[in-house]
Amino acid sequence: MKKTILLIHTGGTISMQVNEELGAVVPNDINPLIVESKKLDQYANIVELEAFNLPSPHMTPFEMLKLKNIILEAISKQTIDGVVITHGTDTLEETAFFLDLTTNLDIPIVLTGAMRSSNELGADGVYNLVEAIRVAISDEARDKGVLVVMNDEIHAAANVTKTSTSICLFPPFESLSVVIHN
Ligand SMILES: NC(=O)C[C@H](N)C(=O)O
Repeated sequence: MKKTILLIHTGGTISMQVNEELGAVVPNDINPLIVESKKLDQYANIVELEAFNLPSPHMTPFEMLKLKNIILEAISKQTIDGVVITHGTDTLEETAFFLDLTTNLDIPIVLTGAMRSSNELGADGVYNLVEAIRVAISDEARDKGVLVVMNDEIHAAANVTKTSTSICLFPPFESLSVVIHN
């Protein structure tokens, strides 16, 4: 039976597009991830909501607490087998660590992001999102605390830090595991 995943968007490059006129990566009226999320139906029943559309340096403890409350409220109302949160990478580790410390759930909570926005060559957002969903539906991801999934790697929130603005690698800590492709 298909699992049900709560998918929460918060903003960041993964939810943005390059605006040629401005020469900048900016949010649009419609989050490009929401347009793409039909692709996720093959993996899970998706309950999708947009909590914010913020560049992640604008995430404060206020938004983090709100995110936690959104998760707790959703799981009190319906069966949710896992949670995936899309987030800007600059402060993804802070939100992941906050949720790790303040939620005590056995279902997977997985954060993901992107280094290239949705209309850039080599955009990695949808790829990372699919991987995050695949991890969130996995029984092996239960009871592991909050996880960060990007670039085929699965990291524990407690041990992850962004060390590069170009490719977003998460050394020096080894990843917990990797996502395998069939
Ligand atoms: N790759 C990213 O998402 C970086 C972006 N500045 C953010 O954190 O919102």
